[in-house]
Amino acid sequence: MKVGIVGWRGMVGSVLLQRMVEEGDFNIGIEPVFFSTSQAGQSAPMNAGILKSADDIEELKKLDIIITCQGGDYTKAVHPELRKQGWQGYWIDAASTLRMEPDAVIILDPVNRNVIDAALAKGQKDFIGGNCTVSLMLMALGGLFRAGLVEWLSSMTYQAASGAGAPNMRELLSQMGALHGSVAEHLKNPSSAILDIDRDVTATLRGDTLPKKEFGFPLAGSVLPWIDREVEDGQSREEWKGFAETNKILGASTPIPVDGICVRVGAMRCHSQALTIKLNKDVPLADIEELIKNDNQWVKFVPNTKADTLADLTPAAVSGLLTVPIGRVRKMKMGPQYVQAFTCGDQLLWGAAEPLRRMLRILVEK
Ligand SMILES: NC(=O)C1=CN([C@@H]2O[C@H](COP(=O)(O)OP(=O)(O)OC[C@H]3O[C@@H](n4cnc5c(N)ncnc54)[C@H](OP(=O)(O)O)[C@@H]3O)[C@@H](O)[C@H]2O)C=CC1
Ligand SMILES: N[C@@H](CC(=O)OP(=O)(O)O)C(=O)O
Repeated sequence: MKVGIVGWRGMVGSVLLQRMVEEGDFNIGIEPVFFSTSQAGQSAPMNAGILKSADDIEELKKLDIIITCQGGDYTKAVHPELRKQGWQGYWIDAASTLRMEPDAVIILDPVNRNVIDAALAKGQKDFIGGNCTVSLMLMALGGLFRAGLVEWLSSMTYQAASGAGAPNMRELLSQMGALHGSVAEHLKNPSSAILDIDRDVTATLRGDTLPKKEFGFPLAGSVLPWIDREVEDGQSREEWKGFAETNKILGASTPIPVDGICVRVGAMRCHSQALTIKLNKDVPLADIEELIKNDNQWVKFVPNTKADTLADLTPAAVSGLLTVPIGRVRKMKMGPQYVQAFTCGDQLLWGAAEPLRRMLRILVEK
């Protein structure tokens, strides 16, 4: 099969390539063809010849599968044109553009392989990776959804800078450096007054010298409780995706309410979420834990102790790993049907690249 790879130079695309190499995805009988919007004619990676232009519809039409991490604008420009010209290949995409299209499937095969298989059987061709927060929540809580136990769910998120892009990750670090720099002299003196340090940090946060071109606001030393644009009902688009995408991924005939506030925090590439779950019946805590633990090979149940939580349930512990830990699981004071949990996962892996490479394998090996 000829597989076109677009967007491989970017942050998500680089993680995708790295994972494809690690898993031997280039050795399953595919012929990779690499594309770029800016570097056509230069050498392609993996000794795969010369980069082709990602805007060249004639070249793209020759492919059996296109896998793209190039972004939503690229999808908007190229996908309809290819389909208009009769291209019948499979389109695998990280961007959100096509997710809610009726003919598109949101892919997260450890959770919705049944939905993917049904779509393949019907001849559907567009397979789109889900929103990172939604995918990570479902990887962690798949067991409860699969058992049909979730009446509703509220997710309060702590989302990393990487979700906003590579320049934002750099800016977060620059902001951290600028804040440190603004009080470096004070910090050298162990007897300097903490309120003086705090005053100078606050002045830097509010002043003009802090780098904030990408985020527009300080993230280091602060949090940003709004991600993406405004939609209806006072929700952000990131929050809107929680309900829309969760239910589409699950193929739910009766939609499960999912709502909450999405917040950007100063983590690098791991999104965390505090979850409140209303079960539709009282289930013993031990059974809940078993359902969560046994759902898929990546979920890792973290016992609800301080030591286990702080060792295993943080961005620092999870960054770069496919494991999706979930912990802090306990019944809440609201009643026996209310369960709390906290989960954390690498948003560039299960949140972006991993579902795409696994979809490629499903298509090639089917
Ligand atoms: N960031 C995230 O967390 C997530 C992103 N996505 C989706 O993936 C898309 C891509 O995101 P992301 O990977 O963060 O985007 P990047 O900005 O890192 O990369 C996108 C493209 O920018 C071009 N580019 C220009 N200059 C450079 C450079 N110096 N280094 C690398 N690439 C460069 C490359 O295309 P070319 O070779 O054509 O010049 C590259 O493919 C997003 O738009 C979104 O739709 C989905 C889930 C999560
Ligand atoms: N919006 C996400 C990242 C992302 O790219 O999401 P989506 O794939 O739904 O556009 C974040 O900021 O963390």
